[in-house]
Amino acid sequence: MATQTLLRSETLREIEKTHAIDQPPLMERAGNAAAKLALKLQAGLSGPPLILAGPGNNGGDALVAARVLKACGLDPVVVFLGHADKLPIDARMAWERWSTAGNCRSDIPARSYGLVVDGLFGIGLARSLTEPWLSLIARINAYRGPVLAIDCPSGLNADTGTLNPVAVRATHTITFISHKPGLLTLDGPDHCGEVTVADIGLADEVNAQQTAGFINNPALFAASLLPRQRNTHKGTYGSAAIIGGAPTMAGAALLAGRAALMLGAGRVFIGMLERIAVDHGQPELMLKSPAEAMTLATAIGIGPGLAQSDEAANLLRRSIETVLPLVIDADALNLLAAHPVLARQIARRSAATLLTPHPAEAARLLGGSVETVQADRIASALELAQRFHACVVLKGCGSIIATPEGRWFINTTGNAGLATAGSGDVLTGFCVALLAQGWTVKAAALGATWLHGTAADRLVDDGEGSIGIAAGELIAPARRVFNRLCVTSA
Ligand SMILES: NC(=O)C1=CN([C@@H]2O[C@H](COP(=O)(O)OP(=O)(O)OC[C@H]3O[C@@H](n4cnc5c(N)ncnc54)[C@H](O)[C@@H]3O)[C@@H](O)[C@H]2O)[C@@H](O)CC1
Ligand SMILES: [K+]
Repeated sequence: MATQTLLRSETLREIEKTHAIDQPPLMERAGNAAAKLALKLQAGLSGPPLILAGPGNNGGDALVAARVLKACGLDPVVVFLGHADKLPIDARMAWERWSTAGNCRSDIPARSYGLVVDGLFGIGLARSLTEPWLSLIARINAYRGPVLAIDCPSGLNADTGTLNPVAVRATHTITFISHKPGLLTLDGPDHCGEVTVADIGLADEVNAQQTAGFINNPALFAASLLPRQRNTHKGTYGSAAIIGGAPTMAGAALLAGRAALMLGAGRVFIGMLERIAVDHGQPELMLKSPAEAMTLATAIGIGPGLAQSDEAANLLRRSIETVLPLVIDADALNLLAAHPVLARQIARRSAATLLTPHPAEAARLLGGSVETVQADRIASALELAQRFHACVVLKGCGSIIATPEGRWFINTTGNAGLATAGSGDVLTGFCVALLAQGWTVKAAALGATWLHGTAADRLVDDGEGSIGIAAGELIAPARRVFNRLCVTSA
């Protein structure tokens, strides 16, 4: 599977500048690519395409597309909502050329349409939308037919996935030069529909970018996907310890333990704060005291059901002091936020650390609000990674994986079925299992997140979600996909 590059608008602008005098102009290429997809989507629909062109270059793309559609025999209705004399130069040219082929309206004529093309705003959206844009977007969103967004749905921030304050809900998006992070995280996926990337001839330029992020996929952790050798034993695959399970929260630790077991850790110890003897549903799990579990481990996950007692804080300190790969989740993250001394210790660890916060936990760690974290999930994840010198999985729609070296990835597997209690505990178990098997922390974060999401997608494919997925159900499909990956990548 090819790894897809993600660029933020600052970098896209630089690329656009470098290619400003290319022939054919980038806007012609973009408009032609949009028209080609629009032709496909319009096929068989009654009513002409409706093309909405805004005041900048995104509107220019739409006007080029309108001209191409007209040349292909369609009769698009074009609504232009800008001032021709204020258009940037390429868009002005597109407006002039369209004006020789057809006319522009300033409001949407009442009639029925086929495809609606959203060319109002792209990466130049600079501030919160007001009227008349809000009403216009509401009208587009009330439309029941296909909607093609040019570059990104208008109102969506293509860098962050935030809404300003609303956005077009497209059924399809064609995005130019490279894929963009805001289309894949937070509110992006709910607004973009099916995304097509048109590189408009700039693929080499995209591949050369140093600041790029990537869409997570198995190619990124392929080196760790190894079929098992026959002459091995349970010690070969490491010993995972899950530390957590305070009174009334035993289930969280057991879920993480089951996930670690089924993703291949050779032995799984659960260091339970609530002393229970056995997991009757999974007797392979070895229930120990937290201290014993830590001593026996080659990789530790701390947090599921840990609570925030003094004992929990003490266990967190001891796990930080080990020289073992360590996953920190849930209440262990809240303890870190509450104990700056522990937080400072993390950054000094010699072994790898992986933090798996959801946005509220990330906000506590950064000393800010959930809104600030979500306003730029990539920046938040990178800041955490740098501050703690740890790998980070910032969970949520389009989980962000960030490394202390400043690399970032967006996970695109998974669905709303993951929004259920225990889902994070299962992810922690997956991470610890891969670390116990010797994966690097970056590979473990990428692999575990990808498998966790893919498991949820498999359940949806089988009609078992996205509504009502129980976290424990993620484990079996993840194991199936993992085994297949390890065999096929051999
Ligand atoms: N520059 C280039 O070389 C290329 C640009 N392309 C297209 O150009 C787009 C970017 O173009 P622009 O930079 O002109 O940006 P946009 O067309 O996205 O929007 C900029 C315009 O919207 C106005 N605006 C911004 N926020 C607003 C708000 N909240 N309320 C009302 N008006 C607002 C600005 O004043 C400006 O007139 C890309 O998304 C892509 O579609 C493509 O054609 C590829 C090449
Ligand atoms: K748009």
